Amino acid sequence: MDNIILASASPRRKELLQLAGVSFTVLPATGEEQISTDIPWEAVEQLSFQKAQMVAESHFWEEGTLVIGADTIVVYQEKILGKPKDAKDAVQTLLCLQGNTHQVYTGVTVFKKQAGQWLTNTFWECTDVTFYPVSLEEIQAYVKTGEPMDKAGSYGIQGAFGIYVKEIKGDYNNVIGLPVGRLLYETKKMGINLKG
Ligand SMILES: Cc1cn([C@H]2C[C@H](O)[C@@H](COP(=O)(O)OP(=O)(O)OP(=O)(O)O)O2)c(=O)[nH]c1=O
Repeated sequence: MDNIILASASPRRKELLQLAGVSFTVLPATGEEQISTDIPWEAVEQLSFQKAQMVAESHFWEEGTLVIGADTIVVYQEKILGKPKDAKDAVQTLLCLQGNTHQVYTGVTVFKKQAGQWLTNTFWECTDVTFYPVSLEEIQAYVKTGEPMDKAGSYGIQGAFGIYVKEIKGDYNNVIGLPVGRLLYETKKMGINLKG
């Protein structure tokens, strides 16, 4: 594949795709996405679809072009948690998540230009993450670093909050924002070799 576009501003998604040995260009979606559901897997599918669609349809791409969009949310007791509004919100969120198990959903959509049309494939992955109990002081100190502010659920498992993880069930890369293994598998099924 010679024209792969990652429709994301997330440095983590870029790193994960690079690690997988894929050559691509980054072109983040700029518009606002909207969801019409509170079912987590449907929400991330819709959001990832809209991100990929915005980039795919804003250009007249050549045949064979592939656009990848993704979206990550955290779900605790069936409530969808996105990025925190402010530091206070981040502290509140982490107080809920500590000592408990929550789900991280990432939806991914692939758009491929083929025979003049856009073919699409959307899928999602869910990972269960359990934290040890974490004190208010530890949470406040973490939030002060600023790390939670651009992350769903107000933490980065790959960052300083990772030390509180007791158990993880599912794909770790899915928590960071891109289930690369699943992406390679799904594109293979579409007859595409992302690394080729
Ligand atoms: C739970 C968790 C989320 N995150 C990140 C992944 C995503 O970047 C972010 C969720 O926000 P998203 O809206 O999914 O993505 P984004 O705004 O960063 O980038 P774009 O929309 O342009 O693709 O939270 C981590 O990095 N580590 C974690 O442990």
